[in-house]
Amino acid sequence: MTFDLTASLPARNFEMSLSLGPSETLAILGPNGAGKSTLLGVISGLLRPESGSARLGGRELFTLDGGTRRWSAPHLRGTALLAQEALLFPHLNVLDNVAFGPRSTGASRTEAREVARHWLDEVDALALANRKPAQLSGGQAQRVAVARALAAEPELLLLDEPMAALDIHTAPLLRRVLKRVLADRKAIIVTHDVLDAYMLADRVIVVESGRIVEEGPTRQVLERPRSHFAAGLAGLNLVAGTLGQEGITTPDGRVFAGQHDPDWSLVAGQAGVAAFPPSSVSVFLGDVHGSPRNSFPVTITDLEPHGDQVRVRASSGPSNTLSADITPAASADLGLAPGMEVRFVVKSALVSVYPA
Ligand SMILES: Nc1ncnc2c1ncn2[C@@H]1O[C@H](COP(=O)(O)OP(=O)(O)OP(=O)(O)O)[C@@H](O)[C@H]1O
Repeated sequence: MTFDLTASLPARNFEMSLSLGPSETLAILGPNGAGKSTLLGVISGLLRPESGSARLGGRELFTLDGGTRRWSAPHLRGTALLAQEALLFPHLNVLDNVAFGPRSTGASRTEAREVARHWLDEVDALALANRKPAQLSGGQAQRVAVARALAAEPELLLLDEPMAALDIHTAPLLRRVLKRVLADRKAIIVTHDVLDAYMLADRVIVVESGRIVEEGPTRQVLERPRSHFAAGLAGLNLVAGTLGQEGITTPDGRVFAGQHDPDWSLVAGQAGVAAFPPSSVSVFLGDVHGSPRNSFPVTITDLEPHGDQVRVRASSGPSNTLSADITPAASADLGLAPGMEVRFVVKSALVSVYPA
């Protein structure tokens, strides 16, 4: 049972194709306005793309190609969408909120409540069965919303930042519940949180400007990011260029030495990236001309506390921001301030180089 989608919606500059295997959970990451909610809207049937097609197992969700215009209504798709807010029916108690789906597909009241109890138990919320939604905390309401979504037995569960409205103490419990219930089902989760991706997703897709810019197994994308967005999430600096024996050569001719897998055979001239943590970068004042290895002239854009360090953010070109973590004492000694031109020097032992 797989899920396949191709859809284009030019009014939102949206064009994506993706597939999902049985029991696979996919995380969608990307900046604001990248098209993540649009994707969920298209799959769930709330938004109609201009062209494309989608199938979920044996079911056709839509076919909008050439003269063929077939569109199936949201409630016939076998998908369930879980939003940031739980959106429970305020006048029904928790049990009947969850029983609503089975009831509307023909189950008797007793059967529907039985199903509801089962799913409430699955999300550790059976004890809340008689409460009204107004008597639930945000995290409890979200768990009930998960039970309600699952009670409809969707083939594909869609989650739009389910943890976004929860505080940091409540999110871990919902995350554990989701880990359990997503383990053997197909799901797509939109998130801004690397932890969600690590814990819940088998695979990650990074979207920017309505397009997929990077995809792969979660660990690979977050540990060896190829897009600036994924690198930012993973807390790594990223420099793009072409691969050579020593490392990366940037478009402006700087050589950036680093480590690469010994078993990887180099194709010179191939596009590649160098990734390195802010802790591997030192900051120096002075001559920003000349170009010794792994040394970048940069302009500081901002300074902020980061744990017990100071994070120095700087631009090294029109669209590349790099970060260095240094001690507060070093920052004070150097007299760092936004607008200053300094040199970032990176230890090559801590730079990973790999194909883009
Ligand atoms: N109701 C709407 N009408 C027209 N355009 C919209 C509408 N909602 C979103 N858009 C546009 O569609 C594009 C994709 O937006 P979308 O909401 O899917 O992004 P997103 O990745 O979910 O962002 P966020 O992380 O902020 O929720 C953006 O350019 C946005 O401005």
